[in-house]
Amino acid sequence: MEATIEVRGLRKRFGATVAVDDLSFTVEPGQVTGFVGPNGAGKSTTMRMILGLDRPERGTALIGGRRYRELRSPLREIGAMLDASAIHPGRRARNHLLWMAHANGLPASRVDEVIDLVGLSSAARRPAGGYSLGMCQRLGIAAALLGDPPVLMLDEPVNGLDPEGIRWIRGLLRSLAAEGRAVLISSHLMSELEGSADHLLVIGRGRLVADTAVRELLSAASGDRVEVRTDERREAMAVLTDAGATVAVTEGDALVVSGLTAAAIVEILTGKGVAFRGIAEHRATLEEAYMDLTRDAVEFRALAGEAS
Ligand SMILES: Nc1ncnc2c1ncn2[C@@H]1O[C@H](COP(=O)(O)OP(=O)(O)OP(=O)(O)O)[C@@H](O)[C@H]1O
Repeated sequence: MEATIEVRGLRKRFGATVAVDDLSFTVEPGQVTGFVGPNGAGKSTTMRMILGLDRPERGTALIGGRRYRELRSPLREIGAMLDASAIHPGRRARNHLLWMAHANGLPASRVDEVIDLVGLSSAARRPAGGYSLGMCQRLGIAAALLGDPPVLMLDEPVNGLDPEGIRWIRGLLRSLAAEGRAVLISSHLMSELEGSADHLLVIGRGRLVADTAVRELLSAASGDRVEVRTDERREAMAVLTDAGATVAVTEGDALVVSGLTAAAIVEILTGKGVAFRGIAEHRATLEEAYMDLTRDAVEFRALAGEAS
C-alpha cells in the first residue's frame, strides 16, 4: 500500500459553522507533516473525516488510495490517535492493547513490542485511571502503532508533554518517518512542531493557508535578515533605522535588522562609532515564520474585504 493521505475538496458544516472548507492536501511518505492552525480551525474535523467518523458534505479523503471504510485491515494501514484520554480509567494499558490486537487479528506479541517502543513497560499493568497525560499520550501512540501501519495520524500528540516527553516524541516521529511512513500530526502551536515537522499544512477557519516544506518556509522567513549583537542597542537602532533598515529586538537581546546587508551594517556602525560584538545571518524560528505567514493571510483578508 502506498503510504499517503490524499484529501480533495473536503467540506464539512455543523449547522451554520463551516468547519472545513474546500480543503485539499497530500501527506507524503517519509516525512513528518505538521497540521497546524488555531483552536477551532478544523484540524480534528478533518482527521475525523479521514477516519470516516464524520461524513463530509463534499470531497474525499483517501488513505493509500482508498477510503477508510474500504480498508481491509484498517489498523495495519493507518494508525490514529484522536483523543489520548479516551480510555476507561479502570482498564489496564496492556489489557486495552491486547483487546485491540485480538479484535483486529494482530498477534499478542506485538502488544509488548509497542509497550516497549513507547516506554510504558513499567506501567502497562496499572489501571489507566492513574496515568498522567503524558502516559495517556504514550498509550495512544502505542495503540496507533499496533498494526505497524505505513500511515500515522496523531491529533495533538505533543500537547501537555513535559520537555523530556517532547524530546522523546520528536525522536519517535522522526524515526517513524525515516522508515518511510507518512506521519501527520496536528498542533495549535507552531513551536511544538519545531524540530519534528518536515512539511507544514497551515489551516485557518477550515481553509488551507499554506502547504509548504519547513526548510523553504524558514529560509523565506530568515531571508535578508541580519542579527547584530551590541551593548549599544539604542544607538545602533537609531543609526540603522536612519539608514532605512527595519530593526527589531529578539528575546536574546540581539537586534534583527532587515533591509540592509551585513556589509552595509558593518560600514554604518563602524562609521558612526557604534561598537558591536557580532554580526550573523538571522535564522528564523518556526514561530516567526508562522507569524509572517499569518500576517500575510490577515493582510490578504483585509484587502479582499476592501475590494468587496
Ligand atoms: N460535533 C460538532 N458539532 C458542532 N460543531 C462542531 C462539532 N465539531 C466541531 N465543531 C466546530 O467546527 C469547528 C472546527 O472544529 P475542530 O475541532 O475541527 O477544530 P480544531 O482545529 O481541531 O481545534 P482544536 O485545536 O481546538 O482541537 C469549530 O468551530 C467547532 O466548534
